[in-house]
Amino acid sequence: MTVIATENLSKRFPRVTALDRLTMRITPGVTGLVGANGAGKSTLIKILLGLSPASEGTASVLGLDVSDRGAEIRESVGYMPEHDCLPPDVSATEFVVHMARMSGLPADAARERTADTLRHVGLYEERYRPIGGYSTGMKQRVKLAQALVHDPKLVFLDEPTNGLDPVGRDDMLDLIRRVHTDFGISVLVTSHLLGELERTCDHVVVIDGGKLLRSSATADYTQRTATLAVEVTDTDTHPDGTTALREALTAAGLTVAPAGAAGEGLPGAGHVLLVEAAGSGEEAGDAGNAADAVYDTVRDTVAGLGLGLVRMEQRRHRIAEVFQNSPQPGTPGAPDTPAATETVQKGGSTDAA
Ligand SMILES: Nc1ncnc2c1ncn2[C@@H]1O[C@H](COP(=O)(O)OP(=O)(O)OP(=O)(O)O)[C@@H](O)[C@H]1O
Repeated sequence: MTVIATENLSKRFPRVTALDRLTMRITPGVTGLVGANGAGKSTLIKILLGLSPASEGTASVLGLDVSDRGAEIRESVGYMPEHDCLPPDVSATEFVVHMARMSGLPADAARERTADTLRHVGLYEERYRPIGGYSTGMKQRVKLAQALVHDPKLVFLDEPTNGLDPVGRDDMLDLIRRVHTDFGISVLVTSHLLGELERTCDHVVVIDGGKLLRSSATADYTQRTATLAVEVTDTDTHPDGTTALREALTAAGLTVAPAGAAGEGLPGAGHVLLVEAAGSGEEAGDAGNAADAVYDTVRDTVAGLGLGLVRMEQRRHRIAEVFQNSPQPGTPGAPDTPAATETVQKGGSTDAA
């Protein structure tokens, strides 16, 4: 089943081409739309809502053509805009009830759905306070609640983590995941940070300068690598267990490197060694077989040194690495230009910071 489909979709403004022959297909679930500022994400959402006409090409949302079924699309789709657009003098309850009524819900149902939705986004206690006094995180939740209140089949969330601190961002990403798991609502969420979509989305679409760089399942970006991440404890005999293991594994003929920058995202990366499995293969299966002998050597070496083994696991790629290390040949608009590569790296490095 297709939720969103575009075919050669372009949007040209007098001075800039915001979308350039974008062809993609999105299925139910949580989909991330990632690109640097100005990549064309908000423009795409406005076209998909039927609010802005495309210059050429076609698009459909829930099987409805955006060029002439905009009103029907907006009945079934919720939209959380990027920019702050909330009236400061009314409470979350008043505002969300109003939006529910605008979507056609009768008064009683609007009040009931508002209470449920505000509870779901974690704003129940503060629901009668004026929005003007809310924190950024609370305002983002009000925007999310108004997008959900009419029980849509699909929601477009434009940069919902903007302006949030790391904890607020994690909370928002969890909430977004639950919009799909708890209510079965499909989600299209935009971000300029590649990394944050990795654990939230089933599928990630990357655009740059209005062009499609790649559209794949998250699992395809984060395939297992032919590298084992190994972490050990220190002991009285070996106060620096990591160094002792590194020397012993190197002596045993294995290629070992400290995790360093490549270990970003691994808890305790400073103590993690990356051990290459011989005969690396791109396929997870090949890499798995090749790793078996290395697993045995690592296990025996750790046991021989008397160290405790904290972790031994096959590393997975992070989405940002896919773009930094290996342009996808044959991918439409593959990042073979410096500008394209830089844009996606920018997303990755911002996230790492
Ligand atoms: N109404 C408009 N008139 C002229 N140019 C526009 C208009 N709307 C968007 N653009 C341009 O189109 C390009 C894509 O903008 P868009 O807002 O879609 O990007 P984005 O990926 O959503 O970035 P951001 O997160 O910064 O909003 C930008 O160069 C922008 O300046």
